[in-house]
Amino acid sequence: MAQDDLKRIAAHRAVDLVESGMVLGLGTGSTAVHALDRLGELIRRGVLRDIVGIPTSKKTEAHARSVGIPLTDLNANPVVDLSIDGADEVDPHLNLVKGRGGSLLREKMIEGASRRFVVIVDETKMVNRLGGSGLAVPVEVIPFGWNFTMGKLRRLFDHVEGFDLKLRTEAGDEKAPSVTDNSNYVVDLFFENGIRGDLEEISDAILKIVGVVEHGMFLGLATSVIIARKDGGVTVMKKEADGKIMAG
Ligand SMILES: O=C(CO)[C@H](O)[C@H](O)COP(=O)(O)O
Repeated sequence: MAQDDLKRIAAHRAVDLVESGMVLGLGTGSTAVHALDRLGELIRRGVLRDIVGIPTSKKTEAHARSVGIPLTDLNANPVVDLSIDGADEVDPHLNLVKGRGGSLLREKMIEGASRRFVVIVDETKMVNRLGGSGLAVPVEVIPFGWNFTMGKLRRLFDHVEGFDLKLRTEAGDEKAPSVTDNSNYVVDLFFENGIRGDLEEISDAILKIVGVVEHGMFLGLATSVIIARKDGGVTVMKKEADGKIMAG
């Protein structure tokens, strides 16, 4: 099965959890788009009523509008019933790396404000250790003194074998920094051997650097992960009330 079909399967399964009257966090990326399309379809058919969505990016805002999802924001709705979003990596504890699309800050605000945060992925996103797939762990930084901030990040991980970092630039233009919806830059961190050590401590250390706005490690935020497998089946990993992870 093609990867995009798997993304659609996971997304549709997540939308099955949506009920009329809910405030939804609307994710960003190629998997989340399938959820937006499905939501729009169910709203148009009258199956779902009184839904409002909070988009995690300008791209998602535009797409949600185009498929007819009514929108609101976190100021009007500080508690979100359910967020649905993709991820770049998911570890066995349901910790995530997100932000390949550069929307990590709004995603973390909205998904962190959610009673339930359902992650939708195909099985290629599952890793034993965050950072382990070779993809970047993004860090959003303010443009002022970005190279200074990047130097601080470099020093923080200097001792880590196989570590590297790079300012994210626009595709096809190495000189143009990629700019987020919040007018910030992104520094991509690469951990050849995955991130080793206490993730909460590493998260705190990154966030302590002045100039850093947020990073793409989403620790303890996901309440379930819907994984579409290559064989066409679906595995759901859920965090129980006691914090244990169950798969089924
Ligand atoms: O975090 C994200 C955007 O900031 C995306 O959810 C993540 O990059 C996954 O994207 P895709 O579904 O296209 O693989």
